[in-house]
Amino acid sequence: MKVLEKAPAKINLSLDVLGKRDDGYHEVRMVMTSIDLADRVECEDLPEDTISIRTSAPYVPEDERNFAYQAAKCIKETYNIHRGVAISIKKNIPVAAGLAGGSTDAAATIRALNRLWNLEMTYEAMLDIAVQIGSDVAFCIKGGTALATGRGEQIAPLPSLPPCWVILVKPAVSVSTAQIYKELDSKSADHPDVDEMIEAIKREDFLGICQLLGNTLEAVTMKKVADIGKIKQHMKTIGAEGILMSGSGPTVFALTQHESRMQRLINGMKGYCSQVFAVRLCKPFPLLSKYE
Ligand SMILES: C[C@](O)(CO)[C@H](O)COP(=O)(O)OP(=O)(O)OC[C@H]1O[C@@H](n2ccc(N)nc2=O)[C@H](O)[C@@H]1O
Ligand SMILES: Nc1ncnc2c1ncn2[C@@H]1O[C@H](COP(=O)(O)OP(=O)(O)OP(=O)(O)O)[C@@H](O)[C@H]1O
Repeated sequence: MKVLEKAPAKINLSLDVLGKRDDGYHEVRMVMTSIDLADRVECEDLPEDTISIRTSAPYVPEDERNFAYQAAKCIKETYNIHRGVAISIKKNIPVAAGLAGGSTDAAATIRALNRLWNLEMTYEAMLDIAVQIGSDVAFCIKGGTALATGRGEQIAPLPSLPPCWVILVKPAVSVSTAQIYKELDSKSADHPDVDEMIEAIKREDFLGICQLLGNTLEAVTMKKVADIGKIKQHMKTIGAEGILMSGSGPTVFALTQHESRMQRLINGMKGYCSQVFAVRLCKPFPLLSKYE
């Protein structure tokens, strides 16, 4: 048997870093939302008790370093499963881009194996696996719009954003999330108003959401990748209601509700960068109503 799961990317609308914790991670408060730029994860039964990984993109590991492999291994061990699986990942999300590409593949693998192996996992059981793989994996289990706290693994759902276009521009460099957190001095950094962002989302106030976009990590990555500042400036000149770097970067996104602006942004930015996308938002997965 074979099951297919869509694996959407995320953007961070508000990302505040409160400080460093004793376990080496940083305490965060962030509002995230899923976007319709997605990988496709296919899981198929194998006759022998092994995990195999194939991806469509170069430079993505096809062994135990792949987050989808780690999710499958963790499920096999937790549920004492002696079956094999072939995982095939069609990558559409740019790699090491601040869009949670690897994390969403791991989350999709958890949802897929739950179906393939009839595990009847609750949402909480999926989160227990997710937190062992990475901080962003928990959000990606359900997706939609949510507040993430702790190291990013504590998820509280929020209402969907008003409909809009998300235009993404990925500079031709990749950054290491660990390195960006390491270089951050959270005391002297800018801190966005996460609570006001939540209120704007609840009011369905699109322009308020755009004005409140903020990311504590942006200044750190911007110092290393000069293109980010140039892309932001160029997008501003073309015109968008809101512009921000996602996660640890270097992808920059713009939000607009006007189709004409979306078209102008795509055309203008394509002359500037090779990886440009315009996508809609993605609704949360309707998870597990059968078991909860
Ligand atoms: C930047 C974000 O993408 C925003 O959503 C996340 O905070 C990062 O989430 P992630 O990529 O899933 O991160 P993980 O794989 O858990 O951690 C990678 C590395 O980033 C650093 N890290 C990550 C999350 C966090 N709250 N504090 C950290 O300091 C740690 O050095 C960690 O070793
Ligand atoms: N399925 C996967 N897809 C992409 N990268 C993966 C995957 N599994 C492991 N990796 C590794 O993870 C690294 C980070 O890639 P990823 O695309 O997840 O970064 P990111 O979008 O910046 O993550 P985040 O936004 O969660 O910080 C890559 O360099 C790659 O070696």
